[in-house]
Amino acid sequence: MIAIKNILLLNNFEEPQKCKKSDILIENNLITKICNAGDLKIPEGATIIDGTKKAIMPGLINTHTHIPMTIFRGVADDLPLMDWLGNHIWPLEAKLDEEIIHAGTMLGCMEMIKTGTVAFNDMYFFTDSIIKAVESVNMRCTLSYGLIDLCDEEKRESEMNSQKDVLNSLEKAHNKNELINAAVGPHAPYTCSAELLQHAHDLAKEHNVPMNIHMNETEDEIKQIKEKTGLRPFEFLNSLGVFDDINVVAAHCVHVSENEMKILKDKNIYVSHNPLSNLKLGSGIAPIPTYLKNNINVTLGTDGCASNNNLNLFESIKACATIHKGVQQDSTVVKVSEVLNMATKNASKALNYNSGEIKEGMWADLVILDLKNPTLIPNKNIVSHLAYSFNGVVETVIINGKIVLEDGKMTTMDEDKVYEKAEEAYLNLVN
Ligand SMILES: C[C@H]1O[C@@H](n2cnc3c(N)ncnc32)[C@H](O)[C@@H]1O
Ligand SMILES: [Zn+2]
Repeated sequence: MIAIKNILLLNNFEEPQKCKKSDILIENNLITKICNAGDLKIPEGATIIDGTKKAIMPGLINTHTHIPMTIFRGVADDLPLMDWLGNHIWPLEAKLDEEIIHAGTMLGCMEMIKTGTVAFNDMYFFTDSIIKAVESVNMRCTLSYGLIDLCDEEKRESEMNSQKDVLNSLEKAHNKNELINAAVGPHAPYTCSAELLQHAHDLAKEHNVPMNIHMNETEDEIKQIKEKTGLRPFEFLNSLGVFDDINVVAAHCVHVSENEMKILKDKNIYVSHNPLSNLKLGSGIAPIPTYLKNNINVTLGTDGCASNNNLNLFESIKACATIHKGVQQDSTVVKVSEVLNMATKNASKALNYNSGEIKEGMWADLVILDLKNPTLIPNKNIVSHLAYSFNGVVETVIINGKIVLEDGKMTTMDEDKVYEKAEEAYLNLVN
């Protein structure tokens, strides 16, 4: 049990003036009581957190990551997507092993938690090793294995087998630990055959899990699909039934035609907007204001650390809240509340979570900020600061009712050991 006393509750991004000092009770993994500051009867045995000069917000949810890629930080800068992937990232990924993956995941989880992220939606390889790390950290995640067959029949067969094993592992892990969730992750239309895409869809439907896929990141890949199929990527996948009756989280969606926009809307597809990765790889800028106007669900992601190069979602929040104003030459588009909802409430919906807001009955996935932080002063318009000024350094993080970061220190890992293992993993990767 955790009782948080006298804390500024940031639970209303639309009407920040209504955010007020409150007491909160957490029992097991849930928020069970929220009341006016001073009104909570503290149960015996509760851990008490004094919230004076502090604020509490829903933990952020990062909807597009390749978490073990923290080890790739800085290895291949300033290249376009296809060159970056084909000539730099994939050759290095051929050298991955369980230890590198574990080390990268631990470092990634630490970075996310220290910058206010409580959950992430990932696509990568060596899923068992990721599960092991995430379980030890006590972080929430949705994990998918990145399916790639490059239209090779033999490879397809082996990918389908791997996928079966990974889903089994994930379902076993979920039964043991509810923080671990499964998804299927066909990498992209340009790396997967139609058969593999359909197979992934059928599995997602059968197992009732989301699909995680890269869509329309660059003009190049769209041209490639158009030449091959006569259709644009969303049109092609829609014709295969890939979006039917499942939750799809489509990363990037930078270049989308009007007809594709209609598919996004009709199929209720969740966009994971990764503004910093799209800028760094020179891919372009997604038409977020148009998505919002069309009531398309937008969420936020960082992408992996080889294309961002960090996992601080507050940076993506600021990028999202500013870039589109510049592009449109209209400072009224993408409002503070809209961008904060992308990183919390919308993401929770995309991943079928019970979080993203601070309400009784919801998961206790919460972040506490020390208001004595230069980027949060004056302490008046904190909700605005979350979008525009906060440096992302948070004080305390609670995930599923458990304190994982306390006064800036991880409670579930030895930080120095994580740094050491990450350095070792880097050397093993590049040498
Ligand atoms: C799961 C697979 O996705 C790759 N990957 C990482 N970042 C991107 C991106 N922006 N676009 C496409 N693929 C990416 C990883 O390097 C891995 O090969
Ligand atoms: Zn990606």
